[in-house]
Amino acid sequence: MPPPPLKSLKPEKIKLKESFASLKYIPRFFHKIWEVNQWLFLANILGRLLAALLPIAMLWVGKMIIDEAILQINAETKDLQQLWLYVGLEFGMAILSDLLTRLSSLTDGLLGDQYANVSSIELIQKTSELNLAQLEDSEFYDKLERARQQTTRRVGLMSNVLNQGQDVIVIISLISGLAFFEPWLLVLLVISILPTFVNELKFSGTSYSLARSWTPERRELDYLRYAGASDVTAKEVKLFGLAGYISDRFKVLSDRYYEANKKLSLQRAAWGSFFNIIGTSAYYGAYILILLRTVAGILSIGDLTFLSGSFKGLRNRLQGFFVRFTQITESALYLQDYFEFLDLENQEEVQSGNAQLPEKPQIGFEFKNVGFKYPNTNKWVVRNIHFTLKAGEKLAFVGENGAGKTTLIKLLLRFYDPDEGEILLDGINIKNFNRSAYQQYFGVIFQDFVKFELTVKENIAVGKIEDIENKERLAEAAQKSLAEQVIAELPAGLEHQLGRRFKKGVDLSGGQWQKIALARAYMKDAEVLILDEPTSALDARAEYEAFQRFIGLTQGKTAVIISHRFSTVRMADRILVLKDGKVAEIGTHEELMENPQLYAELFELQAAGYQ
Ligand SMILES: Nc1ncnc2c1ncn2[C@@H]1O[C@H](COP(=O)(O)OP(=O)(O)OP(=O)(O)O)[C@@H](O)[C@H]1O
Repeated sequence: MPPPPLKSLKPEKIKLKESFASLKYIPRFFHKIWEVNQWLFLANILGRLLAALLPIAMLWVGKMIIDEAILQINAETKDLQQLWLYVGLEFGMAILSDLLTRLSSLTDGLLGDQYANVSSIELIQKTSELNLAQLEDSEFYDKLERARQQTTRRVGLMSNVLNQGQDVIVIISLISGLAFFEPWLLVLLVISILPTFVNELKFSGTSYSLARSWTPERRELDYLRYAGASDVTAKEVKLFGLAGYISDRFKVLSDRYYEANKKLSLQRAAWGSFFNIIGTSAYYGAYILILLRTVAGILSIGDLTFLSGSFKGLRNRLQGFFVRFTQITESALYLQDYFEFLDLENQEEVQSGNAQLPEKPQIGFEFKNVGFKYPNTNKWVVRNIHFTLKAGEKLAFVGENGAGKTTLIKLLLRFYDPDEGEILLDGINIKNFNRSAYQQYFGVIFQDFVKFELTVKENIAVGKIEDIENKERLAEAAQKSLAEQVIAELPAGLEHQLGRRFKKGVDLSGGQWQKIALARAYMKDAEVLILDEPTSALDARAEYEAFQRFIGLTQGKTAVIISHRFSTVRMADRILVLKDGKVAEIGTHEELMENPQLYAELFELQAAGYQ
């Protein structure tokens, strides 16, 4: 089957003004680098300052050597002392120049590494501050993607800006030399570098805009690479013979990106060559001028080498300056993505109140006429929801797939706020509490809990990471959740690495993983426990045992359990039946069985399956 058609991929053009505006982020960027390591940064700047003065000094000493050599050729009694002094000076400067170049690349590298680490940590922290609605938004996701992917580019930007600063000093010093000897050369210099400037200006921002408008597709390419070549997908890719389908889809997309990029690179190269010819002609014009002046005896041979060296050096550096300037504006656009990401409003804080959170629920939770649509969708996923979750009660949610069970949990946890109605805790709208303090109230195991490729210990401790070294607590949690037996079978016990990505890592079965995940809920002495299908992969005996324990161990605690197994559900105090986003029934198992509606029907259906 051919891959599905792709949407139009014409890049949105970034205006010149926009790319210059992004330069305003550079001071903030350097402020961060300064904070990362002030000594390294100072060493880098001082080294560069010194290095910037060397080119003109070396050209000058070179001129002195030639003039002195010519003087000595014509002298009757030779005195070479001055000559050797100049040669020694140049030798010293050559060594110093090399050392300084190494110093700046060393400090650039070290600073870059440190900055990359710090900015990755910033990214992780910022992501954790954002709310779920922001994280699930695809536009936001693209921003995050751009911010994440550009770490190395940001490091390159640092070197580029520093090199640029260094070159500005070199350029000023060389220009002063030219102006002193032959001001006309400056006019020729402008003619020789103007074409490069025009060329760079023309293409500035284009490759960024291409990359930017391609972010969703690059995300898809990454995903296809993952889907086609990963241990997680390998079983199904092989069995269903999907490799061809995935690689075809990858090829279509990547070829298009290649073509778009190629076109741009070709245009850039063609125009670049054309403008370069103009520039080179101006350079030779300048050379001829210097030669004519030398032949006429106005300039010495030493002046000739000094001026032609200065002119050539200036032209190269000015060209480099413009090319680098384009690169800097391009990278600064990525920097803008990064800082815009860091500056995203922290909705968690904005939407937090400061009402006093009760130590534990006294009355309980109440959903009052709650209605909710996921962001950027028009469908009411749940609506007109009324029910109470009494303090100390175990309430089970049942309902068919997609009925809205997990959504109610997300609303209860304040991952999202309802679009209609309100949720109260002891009579207070939960919006009035500090959101993160409120969320700390809960111990939750989601249906799609994360299987961290870390040690068993870490996988359990994530329930309360502060207690990671509290062996007793870990052991107790493992015992309560039945994970104890799983751990006993692993050679390194709690320290055993899980997942196959790392050395000696083992993968667990679905049920074994669930036992580990369940232990997370016991790590925390949470006031409210929420288990969203935490036992679906357990065998019947283990599930029964796990729930018996759960009910016994959480006496007096408030809990919500989602399960499709009615043998488990009936252990709850009350059962809430959801149908198409509405509460269809609520009551005890006995009450619901007496009233032959959806619950009784589903219960009988499942019971019949076991007969
Ligand atoms: N992040 C989301 N964005 C948009 N729609 C969503 C999102 N999450 C869930 N939905 C939709 O909301 C509806 C209810 O989903 P929910 O996960 O609450 O159902 P559920 O009752 O827990 O189902 P299941 O038993 O299959 O776990 C579904 O139609 C689903 O497609």
